[in-house]
Amino acid sequence: MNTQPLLEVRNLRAYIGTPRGTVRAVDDVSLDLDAARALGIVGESGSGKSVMARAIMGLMPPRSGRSGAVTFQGRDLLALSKKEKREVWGKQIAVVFQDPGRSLNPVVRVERQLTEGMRCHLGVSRSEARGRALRLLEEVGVPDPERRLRNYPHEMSGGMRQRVMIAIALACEPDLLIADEPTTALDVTVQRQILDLLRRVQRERGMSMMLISHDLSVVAGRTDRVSVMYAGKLAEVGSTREVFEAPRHRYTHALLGATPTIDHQRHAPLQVIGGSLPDPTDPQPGCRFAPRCAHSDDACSTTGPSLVSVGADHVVACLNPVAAAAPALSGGRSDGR
Ligand SMILES: Nc1ncnc2c1ncn2[C@@H]1O[C@H](COP(=O)(O)OP(=O)(O)OP(=O)(O)O)[C@@H](O)[C@H]1O
Repeated sequence: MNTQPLLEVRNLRAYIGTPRGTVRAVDDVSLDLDAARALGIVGESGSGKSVMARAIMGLMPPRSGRSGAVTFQGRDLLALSKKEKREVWGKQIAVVFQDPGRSLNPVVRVERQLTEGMRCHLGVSRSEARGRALRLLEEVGVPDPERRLRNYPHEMSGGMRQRVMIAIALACEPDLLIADEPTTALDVTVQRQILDLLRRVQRERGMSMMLISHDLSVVAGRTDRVSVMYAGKLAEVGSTREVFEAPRHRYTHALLGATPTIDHQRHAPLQVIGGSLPDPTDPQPGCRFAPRCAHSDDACSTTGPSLVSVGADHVVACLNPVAAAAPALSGGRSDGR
């Protein structure tokens, strides 16, 4: 049996040059994503989730640098030729971004946007591509797909446009879908529908998915594993159920306490995580969460914690972790500091 993960990220660093200094957006991150599994990436805004996804994709901003290894199905993604990139991206790996308004071409009808990739990557005829497009729109819950194929993006609601984006992403039957805040621009009910749709399709197709969100409730119940990022580093990684039910990192604990819609704590008072992310151009030694952590001690300010195993599929980078069975109700500072 092949036990190699579908996607392997090793010691990924992504630094961006700015007038203020070098932003260490991603600082030595390693993670695995297995075939047919969904991995959530969570963390506050600015913790490095999007830059990490973009570094994996090779989409780095100007004046930036990247190091480490990213392997997909055994191939080094960071060393692909232009031709290989075209084969991998869009076909084997597809991406859904936050804003379908910007990702869709406003002057091209849905039919062409949906069939172009299939014709190019799968080599199917125009009529075969059209038939597939209709089935895809049905699969993602777009009513009256015949009519939708003739639409321009502005003729559809935001939710419909995002469904079309997902259909486009799925068109070439990718092995991996990367969804970066795929529903942030949508209202809450539509958000839930689209997220549930992504999880359903991921399972039905046996596809892998990386679901990125600042909102823990987005990945809860929709991913098998979760990686919690803080200030460019991984704080905690494990099975989603275990991390959410028994978080061990003080940051995860605090983040859960600050998240309103996780079922098991719906009635608990919300906790604010006081303070803000550290300056990404000037990381201090020690744990990057220490200045905001109510449980930090001198060692936390001097020693950068490594990820250590605390369960069968659960690692945590915290010198004073939450006790194994503590409920996830509070953590971090709530006094505004
Ligand atoms: N193009 C850029 N130029 C300079 N700095 C950037 C750029 N893109 C991101 N950064 C910085 O990199 C760090 C990580 O940003 P990133 O967008 O990855 O965070 P995030 O966790 O995805 O946040 P969000 O949830 O808001 O998307 C932040 O300090 C951000 O300001």
